This record gives sequence, C-alpha cells and structure tokens, in this order.
Amino acid sequence: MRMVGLTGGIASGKSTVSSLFNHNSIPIVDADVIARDALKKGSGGYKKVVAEFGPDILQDDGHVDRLKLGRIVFSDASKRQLLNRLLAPYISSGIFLEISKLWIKGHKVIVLDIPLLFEAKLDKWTKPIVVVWVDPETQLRRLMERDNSTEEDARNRISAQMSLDLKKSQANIVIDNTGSLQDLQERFSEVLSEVKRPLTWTEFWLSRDGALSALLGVIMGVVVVKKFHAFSSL
Ligand SMILES: CC(C)(COP(=O)(O)OP(=O)(O)OC[C@H]1O[C@@H](n2cnc3c(N)ncnc32)[C@H](O)[C@@H]1O)[C@@H](O)C(=O)NCCC(=O)NCCS
Ligand SMILES: Nc1ncnc2c1ncn2[C@@H]1O[C@H](COP(=O)(O)OP(=O)(O)OP(=O)(O)O)[C@@H](O)[C@H]1O
Repeated sequence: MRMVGLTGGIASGKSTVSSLFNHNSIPIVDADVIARDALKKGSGGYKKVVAEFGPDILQDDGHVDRLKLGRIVFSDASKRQLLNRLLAPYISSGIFLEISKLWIKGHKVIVLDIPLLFEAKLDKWTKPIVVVWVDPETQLRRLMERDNSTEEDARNRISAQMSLDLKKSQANIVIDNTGSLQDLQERFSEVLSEVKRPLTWTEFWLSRDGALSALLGVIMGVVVVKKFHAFSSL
C-alpha cells in the first residue's frame, strides 16, 4: 500500500487538496477529524484534557469550547505541548485504526492528511510527501477570512507550526497554492498522476493483495517441499 503524506501550514489548502483526492476515489485519513473525535465529550482524551486544563475550557453543555482552548494553546507553547502530549496517543491510534480499515478493504493508494506530519515525526511512514505551500501573506489572509479571526490570533496559529518553507524543503512533491482554485486544479492533475503511478514492489507487498500473495506463496512452497520429501523417501 502507498501511504501518501499530505501536509502544509494552517490554511495552506490541505483540506481543499484532500477533497480533490477524494473526488478522484482516493481515500483520506484526516488527522483533524480524528483529533476532533479524541476531544469529544466523554472520550478518554476529553477526560484527560479537562483534568489538566480545568472546567473553564467547557461550554455550558459540557463540550470543549474549541475557540477558547485554541486561544490558550496557540498563545502558549508549554500549554500547546501539554495538549499535544495528552491527545497524541488517541490521535496516533485513531490514525492507525483508519489505515487498518483501508488496508483490509484492499486500497492500494491512500492519503494521510496530517497537519503536523513533520512535527509529530510521522513523515517516515509516508511516501511521497506532498506539501501544500502558499506565500505568507496569502496564508494569513485566507486564515483570517476562513476563521473570521483577528490578525493576532491568526499569526499565533501560524507561528505554532514548523515553518512552511522548512516543510517545503522536506517534500517530495510541492503544490504551490498561492494562485487561483483553477491553478490548483491544474497542478493537482499532475500530482494525481504521480501519486497513481504503479506501486513499487515494497508498496505491493505492503498492500493487502501483496500480503495475501506472499502468504499463498509460502503455503504453496511448504506443500511442494513436503510432497517432494514424501516422494524422495519412497
Ligand atoms: C486546539 C484545538 C481545540 C483548536 O480547535 P479548532 O477547531 O479551532 O481548530 P482545528 O482543530 O480545526 O485545527 C485547525 C488547524 O490548526 C492547526 N493545529 C491544530 N492543532 C495544532 C497544534 N497542536 N499545533 C499546531 N497546529 C495545530 C492545524 O493546522 C489544523 O489543521 C484543536 O486544534 C486541537 O485539539 N488541537 C490539538 C490536536 C492536534 O494536534 N491536532 C492536529 C492533528 S495532527
Ligand atoms: N487556491 C485557492 N484560492 C482561493 N481560496 C483558497 C484556495 N485554496 C484554498 N482556499 C481557501 O483557503 C482556506 C484554507 O484552505 P483549507 O481549509 O483547505 O486549508 P487547510 O490547510 O486544510 O487548513 P487547516 O490547517 O486549518 O486545516 C479555505 O477557506 C479555502 O476555501
């Protein structure tokens, strides 16, 4: 199985690119969705986070006030590290579970949309790594427009992540998303054909069909050797 890593900076356009993959029948594992589940009221992650951050981060209905928690962690690196540490086991096991489900279904190519792919050192499990890059002014503008946030909040969120230029330098494929959605669609078509090229042997053996072929090969090998032994001892 080929596990494509999709990452970038906040509001650089990862979700937009991941929906293009989805429209082309390539399944997505979305770490933001898994992280949201990990903070759902009553979950293990929720309990740990509330125990550490206190009930002040809750809304009246008991759900986490994400805007409030976001303001706290994106303006304080130590609080952010604490939140990351508390949620990391739930997020990584959630990612593993989603990958396993797709493996069982026999998918050959999947995309892991993980904003903190490099920061969480998950990059070593994915190849190729696609980084969605935008120039800093466009990133700030799109983030403020999308989240209806102040410049200060937006800048805090951007600086909570590894620099987008550093991510770009570690990518196998870069999508420059500074232009229009039409430009993005054109670049995406090139990327899609790269991502869909035939699997390498390693990727094939890591897929469900490859693993089953290997298992079948071993079983047949054992049967042939046993038959040969039985025949030669006559
Ligand atoms: C702090 C929280 C509650 C804010 O929620 P909110 O709904 O405002 O933002 P959302 O979850 O949609 O995240 C938006 C983007 O913020 C960035 N981001 C999220 N968490 C982090 C983090 N810990 N460090 C740096 N950037 C982050 C990502 O680019 C993400 O795509 C939430 O982001 C959270 O629980 N973060 C910790 C979990 C995590 O690490 N998520 C990223 C998955 S790899
Ligand atoms: N090429 C583009 N032209 C104009 N707007 C765009 C373009 N690409 C993305 N956008 C818009 O920019 C915003 C950020 O994009 P998107 O939500 O895909 O980013 P993201 O990287 O997934 O963000 P996050 O890290 O917060 O999950 C969205 O409002 C999206 O509609």
